[in-house]
Amino acid sequence: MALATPVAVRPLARLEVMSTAPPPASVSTAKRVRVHHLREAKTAGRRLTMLTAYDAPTARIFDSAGVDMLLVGDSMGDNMLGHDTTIPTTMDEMVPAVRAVSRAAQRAFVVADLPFGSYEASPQQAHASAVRMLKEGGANAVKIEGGRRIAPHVELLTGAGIPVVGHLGLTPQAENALGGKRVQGRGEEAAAGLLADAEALVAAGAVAVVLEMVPGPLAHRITDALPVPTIGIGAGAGCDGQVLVWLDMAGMADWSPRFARQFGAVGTALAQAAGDYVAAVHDGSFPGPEHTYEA
Ligand SMILES: Nc1nc(=O)c2c([nH]1)NC[C@@H]1CN(c3ccc(C(=O)N[C@@H](CCC(=O)O)C(=O)O)cc3)CN21
Ligand SMILES: CC(C)C(=O)C(=O)O
Ligand SMILES: [Mg+2]
Repeated sequence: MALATPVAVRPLARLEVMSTAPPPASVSTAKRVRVHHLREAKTAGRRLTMLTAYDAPTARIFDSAGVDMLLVGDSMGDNMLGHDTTIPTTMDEMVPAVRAVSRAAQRAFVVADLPFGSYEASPQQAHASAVRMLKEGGANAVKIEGGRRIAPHVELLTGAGIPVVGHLGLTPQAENALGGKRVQGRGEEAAAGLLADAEALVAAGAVAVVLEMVPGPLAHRITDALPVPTIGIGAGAGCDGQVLVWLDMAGMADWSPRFARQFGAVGTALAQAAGDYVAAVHDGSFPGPEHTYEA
């Protein structure tokens, strides 16, 4: 019996790797924001918006609200799956979430994060993972963390027809190497390094670059230097767009970083609704006659 677990896990994992199910016919990408719209927005000075989404109902709401880009972030690991960080998030967890968001997105550009361990080893590994995100997940682009070191990966994906969004500054998958979740690019040497990273990503074909926890003036400087949009999170108002984890934006997270603003109190509203439901069942007021079928 002790052997049962590994034996049961292996065939399942193999099946999932081999699955190349196409997105269902109900996904229409005809009205979606496209890569050239991102560059046009920058040129026109129109600020871009991005929110994370990990499922169809939230993706539908954000899409209808006019959010330009939906990011199926590896932050699903710490925000939805109960982990402490993004590091445990797997491809097999990401792909169904990307499919769900993609089914719901009418207009928004869908970006799928490549999780830790799914791309770093080689451009070929990045390609295999990115293909799953587009082919099975229906994503429009993938996002990968890192600078000059992953420029060859970005170049291969771009050449294969896979738009890539870069991610610089605090790259949470590297928190063990960075020594924590802290501001990146302070000091002239670090700032020059980040700028060189951003330029290398763009030269390799990146269609946009996320800047996370970078000092405002540096994010502004990088934004001015790049022909493609920067999307800031904790990087100030000098970026071309902004991204937040939706639970932070909506007041649904149990903790949020300092750079986030709560635009709603969804957690409080949900707790209230659940409490009202429990009370109504206990006191017999739910279900009422209108919720009950006749004989
Ligand atoms: N809910 C949520 N929001 C996010 O913005 C987010 C995630 N999850 N998960 C993935 C990454 C991780 N991020 C994080 C996580 C922690 C800090 C943090 O500890 N910030 C502290 C200290 C900052 C400092 O050292 O200066 C803060 O108070 O903001 C910041 C960004 C950003 N991303
Ligand atoms: C915080 C954003 C940029 C992200 O990478 C994620 O949500 O995973
Ligand atoms: Mg991420």
